[in-house]
Amino acid sequence: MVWARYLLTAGLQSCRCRMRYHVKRHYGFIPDDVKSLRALVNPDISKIRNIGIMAHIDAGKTTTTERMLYYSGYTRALGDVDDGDTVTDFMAQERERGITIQSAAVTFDWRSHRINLIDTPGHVDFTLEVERALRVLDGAVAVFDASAGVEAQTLTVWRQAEKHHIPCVCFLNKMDKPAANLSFSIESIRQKLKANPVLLQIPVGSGKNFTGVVDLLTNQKLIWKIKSMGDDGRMFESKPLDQSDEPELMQEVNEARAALIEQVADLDDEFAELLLTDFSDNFDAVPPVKLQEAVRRLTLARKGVPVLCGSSLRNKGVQPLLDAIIAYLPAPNERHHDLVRWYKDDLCALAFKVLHDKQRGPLVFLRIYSGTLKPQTAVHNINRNSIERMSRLLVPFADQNVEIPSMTAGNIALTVGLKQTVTGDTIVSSKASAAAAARRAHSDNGAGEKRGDHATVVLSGVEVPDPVFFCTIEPPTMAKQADLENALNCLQREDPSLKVRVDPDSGQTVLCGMGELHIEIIHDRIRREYGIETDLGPLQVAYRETVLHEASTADTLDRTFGERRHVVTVELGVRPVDSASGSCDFAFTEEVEGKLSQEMKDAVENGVQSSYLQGPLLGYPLLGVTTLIHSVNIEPGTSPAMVSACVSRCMDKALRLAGGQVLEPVMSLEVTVEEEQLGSVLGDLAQRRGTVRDIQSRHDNKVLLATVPLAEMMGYSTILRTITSGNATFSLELDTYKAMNPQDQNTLLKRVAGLL
Ligand SMILES: Nc1nc2c(ncn2[C@@H]2O[C@H](COP(=O)(O)OP(=O)(O)OP(=O)(O)O)[C@@H](O)[C@H]2O)c(=O)[nH]1
Repeated sequence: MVWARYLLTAGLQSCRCRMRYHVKRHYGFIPDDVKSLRALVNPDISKIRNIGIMAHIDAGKTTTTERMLYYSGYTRALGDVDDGDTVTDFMAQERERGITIQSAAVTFDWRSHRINLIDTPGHVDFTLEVERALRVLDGAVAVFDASAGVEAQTLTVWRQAEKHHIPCVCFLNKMDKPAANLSFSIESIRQKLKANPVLLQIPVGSGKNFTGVVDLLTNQKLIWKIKSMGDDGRMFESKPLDQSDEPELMQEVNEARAALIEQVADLDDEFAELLLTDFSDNFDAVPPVKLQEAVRRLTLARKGVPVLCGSSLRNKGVQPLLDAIIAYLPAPNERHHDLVRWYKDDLCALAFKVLHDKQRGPLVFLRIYSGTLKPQTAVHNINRNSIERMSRLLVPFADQNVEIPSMTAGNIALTVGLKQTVTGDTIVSSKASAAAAARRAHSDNGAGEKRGDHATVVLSGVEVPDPVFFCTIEPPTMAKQADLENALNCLQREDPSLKVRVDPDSGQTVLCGMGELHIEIIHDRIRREYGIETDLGPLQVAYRETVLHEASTADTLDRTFGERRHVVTVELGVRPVDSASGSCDFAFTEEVEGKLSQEMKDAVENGVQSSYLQGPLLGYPLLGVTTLIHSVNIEPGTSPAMVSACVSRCMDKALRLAGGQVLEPVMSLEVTVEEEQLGSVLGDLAQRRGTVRDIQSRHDNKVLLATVPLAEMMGYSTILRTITSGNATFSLELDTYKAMNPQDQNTLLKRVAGLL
């Protein structure tokens, strides 16, 4: 239901959205609001926490972040997603739609620790944003709706966190909801995430009467006595559990504490030894600090995940969550970032996000792994092989930033002046320091291995998946074309999953994106941020093409331009290879390889690659084709451009002879639905050429795993909402490209030709 409502929200139709249009507050943030400028100077690395908050849509990430900022003293008023005035959701669409689109980095302090927090979006269209954020984090807080437990998107994000070995703390939010269920949520963490939940708190009261928690480490009862609607929860009572407390609660706490001690002893040998040697008479007497240290070790080793509970909206339980971030999640120097040791004290940083600011130009978020970053200095971008000058250095505070004189390893900084850097680039102090790091890497890896090269000293970038949807975009008048191009250039640097190309036949600009919502948001941003009203063509599926048979052919190009005659003859063959592997390749016969100069080999390759970009059937890029160049005869005076042109023409001929086949993107679909509605979901799927892979049970729900062609999935969220009364959630990701059957392919070809 949450999922469906979210997508509805994207269509600007929900009441939440409508409400947002009426909110007109000023969100200015002046440095005065910062608790203390002293807090901005570089903290000790052991006191830094680079943390992400991840969750399913609507679990309460943004509300929780706002509470954290408020309790840490960095904001003076509580932001509310339902009123559209949160600090982290600063982009206009986010305020109106109530969703988090871009990861905004926020820096604040809590109990003398620096927390750099990155709010990550939950929608599958923005997976790349999540991935980018995760790579620069040292720890994460997973927020759950305690009435829903683990939901579809949490699973995806959790898997991503696992991939990057990120220690996590779980926060069961929304404990004030009547349906909130602690044991169900814990069980779903165990079952669905295959994680080992370590329960650290017991809720006091339930539903509307949820008033606080008992901390199982200290046996302290933390109670928020909210007296009025406007009570901000800043003050809460903390006292030890005693005989005046309800016997049921006492018993529940005693049992849970004993279970916790047992669980931790099972997972941590050091703690088990301590218990058996010093506390064998009474395990319960173990000091809280020892228990806390053991839980920290478990968390860092990812043997267990601490679980806390609360209600961010009702201002309960957020301060203990902040304490847990400091207590259990790692400092940057407790994580192993492999490449960084080769840089020693030299600067090494990763650009993980680019934003465009009208006044200041590109703003680049950097995670500093080693060394110190200073403004007004030149830095070397290894990926672009360029020197760039950084003019200013800022601490990021959502859309407001505070200037600082330097920043050290472990921190997240925002820089002004890096004009060429794009997401995923590695920034170091100079070319010489990159070379020194390469030498260290080389000697570390032994002389036999050729490892001390460019690849070794570059922090690995974010993999950008292939866009699956595209549509044309047109400015209102030709006079606005240049403005549109500029807007699209800026947006592409910010968002590597957005691709823009020009259709060679129609000359139209084409947007390629990750999903319907992705393209809609881009469209909206062009209107709002760049003031250009554009028209989008219908959303289309990004097909691919391949060939059916082997075919060989030859071609000769003979042209005279001015005084110069260009003559070239090419003979080549194409054949299909396993298209599942995706890429297309090419090779020369040994004879041609030995005969051609490097310049002419490059020219031949250009010709082949340009043909791979446009298949003969519908002009989609090719997959699964290999080309062998049998012979190339070039007369003296012929230019490389003419060689490329001849190869390209010959390739087109060969590809046509080899017979074209359209490949369509097939998605893997996961739908979580109540058992009674499974039948209607299956029925609908059958009409969409879907193939069911498995149906699993998860508690009272059924989880349907299927593959389905993307072309059949347009507007699926609305249909699913209708047939399940909003009770289903789904996730969709690219599985593979599959050959269309002749009948479907014919229908597609006719439709494209305008015959249907
Ligand atoms: N009952 C209850 N509602 C909550 C609580 N926390 C958040 N909400 C509500 O849940 C909805 C979603 O909250 P958000 O904070 O926007 O959730 P999010 O996870 O940031 O959502 P996205 O940014 O869209 O991914 C809002 O209507 C909140 O008011 C809570 O503790 N209890």
